[in-house]
Amino acid sequence: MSIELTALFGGTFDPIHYGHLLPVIALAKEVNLTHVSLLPNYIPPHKPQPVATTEQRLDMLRLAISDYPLFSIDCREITQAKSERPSFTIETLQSWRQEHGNEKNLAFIIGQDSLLNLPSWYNWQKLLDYCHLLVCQRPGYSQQINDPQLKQWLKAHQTESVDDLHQNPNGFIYVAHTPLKNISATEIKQRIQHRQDCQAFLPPKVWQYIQNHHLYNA
Ligand SMILES: Nc1ncnc2c1ncn2[C@@H]1O[C@H](COP(=O)(O)OP(=O)(O)OP(=O)(O)O)[C@@H](O)[C@H]1O
Ligand SMILES: O=C(O)c1ccc[n+]([C@@H]2O[C@H](COP(=O)([O-])O)[C@@H](O)[C@H]2O)c1
Repeated sequence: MSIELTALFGGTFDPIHYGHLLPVIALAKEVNLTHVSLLPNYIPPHKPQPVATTEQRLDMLRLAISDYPLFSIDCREITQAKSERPSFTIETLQSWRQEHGNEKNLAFIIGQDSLLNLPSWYNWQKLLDYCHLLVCQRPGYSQQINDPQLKQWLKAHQTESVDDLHQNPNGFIYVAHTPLKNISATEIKQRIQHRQDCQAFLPPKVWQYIQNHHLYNA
């Protein structure tokens, strides 16, 4: 029996860009996702505080998805933020399971750079107790895994079967064949500071918002 697979795509989204949107749209086709919830964090666990305010990042998400019905926004990391504690994914997944139960199929989407960094995440080996992981390719990040623990973990849980994702609530890692988009939020911010055009990297409404609000010194 195949039941619906819910997907969360966590990020700092400072700002959201086509490197987030286009690979995930392709991923949705590849693994048959009807819906993806963007999950903006409040305090990124492994990054400096975002430059844009939480409200500005949310505004940009709303504008970005206005032309893409695949996406919605899940604000739980913002609304459930406990003072200055980072948004740890495992805690978010626990909160999602408390709300939706253990039977529903849940996937968490990450890029290849996040996969390579996973051993530094809080309680990372427990993530698959709550969700599947769907990994999008990202240029500049090796597909070869060198960390022995991560390598072993991948070997134990990786699947190439889309059915595994739809027939189980959690527990599998699927590395997708998504298109490579050489775009990062860091590069966009640097380009803006150097007064370089960024139109090709962002939805037009997001680019307009950045300019109207002089964000990132635009
Ligand atoms: N170009 C891209 N291709 C594939 N995945 C991406 C890409 N950009 C971001 N991601 C993934 O999206 C998620 C959220 O990324 P994030 O919001 O931190 O953007 P970023 O561009 O990576 O930011 P920064 O430049 O600050 O690292 C992460 O899992 C990341 O791996
Ligand atoms: O739980 C953790 O320890 C953890 C460490 C680093 C990143 N994350 C989450 O991974 C997602 C992508 O992170 P980032 O830093 O690339 O925006 C986002 O939802 C983060 O909250 C989570």
